[in-house]
Amino acid sequence: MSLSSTGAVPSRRAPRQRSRPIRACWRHTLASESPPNLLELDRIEAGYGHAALVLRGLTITVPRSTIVCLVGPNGAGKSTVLKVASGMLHPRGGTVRLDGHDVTRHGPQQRLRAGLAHVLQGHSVFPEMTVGENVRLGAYTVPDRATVATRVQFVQHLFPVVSEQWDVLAGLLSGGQQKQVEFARSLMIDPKVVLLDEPSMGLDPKATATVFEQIERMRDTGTAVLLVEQNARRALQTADIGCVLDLGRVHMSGPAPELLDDPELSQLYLGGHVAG
Ligand SMILES: Nc1ncnc2c1ncn2[C@@H]1O[C@H](COP(=O)(O)OP(=O)(O)OP(=O)(O)O)[C@@H](O)[C@H]1O
Repeated sequence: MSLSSTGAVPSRRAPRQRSRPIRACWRHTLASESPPNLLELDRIEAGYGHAALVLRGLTITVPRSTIVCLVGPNGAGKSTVLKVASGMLHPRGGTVRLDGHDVTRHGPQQRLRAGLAHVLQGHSVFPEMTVGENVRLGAYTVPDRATVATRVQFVQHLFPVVSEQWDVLAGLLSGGQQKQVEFARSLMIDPKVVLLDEPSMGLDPKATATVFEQIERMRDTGTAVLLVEQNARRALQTADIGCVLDLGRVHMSGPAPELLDDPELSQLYLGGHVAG
């Protein structure tokens, strides 16, 4: 598949080596009934207050079981895309669709209930609460105790550190471990889409590697992941599809391995070293 400069993400991704699929029983209906693109941002125009537009007709789609990574220079609008997707910032034009439904005018709470989780930049665990209490907080909108118990088992299986440290105060965990607690908490609503804003920020290389492995595991459960990451080269090594943003538009998109191998893109956006 070749790179696209149209702004639309190609619907199929290049084959990638994946870990063994991890499926939870409640996800079977999701996989069979949902449209292929779980998140669609269609010709989005957005900005802050009365200032000039930051996003200028941006189109991005995130299929099921796919990691889409946004890269680009500082100020290109990457975090703004996540804010529009999560409902924190309402666009001035364009449409946001979640699992085929128009949610453009819905706020963050409505989108959360509809299956969109947003893991924010930095650390958002409650340090004085245990890992288990933090994770269970993610299910506060889920009334059925049996469902919560099933999801707890699922995230404990997916993130071993969460299981091992269940009764430990979250504030005592390392940065990388806390990030995995945040991932586990986000999965407690059984999201269709997870937005990840700079998940490796402040982590050492080993913790970063673990966090990216866990993002792949989330993807392998069927979740659509939209990722913003400063560490563009590392993120593209994990992602299925890359989108290069510049001046509020998708400058180029395509299978992440092809973006990594493109000498011009590498020079402009990835620090000049072509992956070898
Ligand atoms: N809350 C805000 N109020 C006003 N302007 C903002 C706000 N947040 C971001 N901007 C502006 O929007 C533009 C895009 O910012 P954004 O944070 O989306 O870019 P980015 O690509 O994520 O950048 P970086 O890689 O530096 O995080 C910038 O010009 C920024 O100054």
